[in-house]
Amino acid sequence: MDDKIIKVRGVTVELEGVPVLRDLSLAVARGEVVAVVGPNGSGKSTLLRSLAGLVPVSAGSVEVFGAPPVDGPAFWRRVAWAADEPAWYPGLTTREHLELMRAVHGEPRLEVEAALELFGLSARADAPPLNLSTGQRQRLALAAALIRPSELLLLDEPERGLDAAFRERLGALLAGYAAAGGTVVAATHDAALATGARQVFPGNQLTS
Ligand SMILES: Nc1ncnc2c1ncn2[C@@H]1O[C@H](COP(=O)(O)OP(=O)(O)OP(=O)(O)O)[C@@H](O)[C@H]1O
Repeated sequence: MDDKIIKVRGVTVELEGVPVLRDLSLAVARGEVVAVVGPNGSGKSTLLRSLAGLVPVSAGSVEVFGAPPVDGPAFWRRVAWAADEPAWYPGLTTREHLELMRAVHGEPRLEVEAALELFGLSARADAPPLNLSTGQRQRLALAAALIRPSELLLLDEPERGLDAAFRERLGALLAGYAAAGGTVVAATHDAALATGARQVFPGNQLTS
């Protein structure tokens, strides 16, 4: 059985006429944690966006779950995404944001109170997200991505704003997600997160 849920073959992506990814190939199996690494501007976010069907490829092909990714509800029901800070609902508390995710997605991976505890947000559960610290807001964004069911987690610099202790916990959370059959692709500058994962360098084509 072919267990590759991501297949990128000879992909070139041009932005404003400039090739950002060149002839990139990558295959990712179910249950893998892949760290997309490299310097600023090397195409990490662009690779993630191409996996989500958010940027067109000018050559080659991308398949996720056996078909080209399409930025639509069927795709996003299977894929959780955490990249730039999301827009928060000003009238809802931190807890209510997680309750919303739980209500709309069904079959949550975590109960809301357990997620608040796991992400270190219990003490601030009644505060609106805009009254949280930067790192607390990033924890909430990650909690929102991880509370809902998904098969693939696409993360762009999930370590952004997190303290050292929580970065370590994040590594364990992602490993747990993969051990339960999920697949993670995370662009990261965090050495520890990358060390625990299979590393892919979009700028150097050192992929498999
Ligand atoms: N919308 C855009 N239009 C044109 N060029 C872009 C656009 N977005 C990104 N780029 C350029 O594409 C290249 C790759 O950007 P990308 O964001 O993928 O890099 P990155 O590896 O994720 O960087 P960082 O580590 O800084 O997040 C950069 O040179 C960037 O300036």
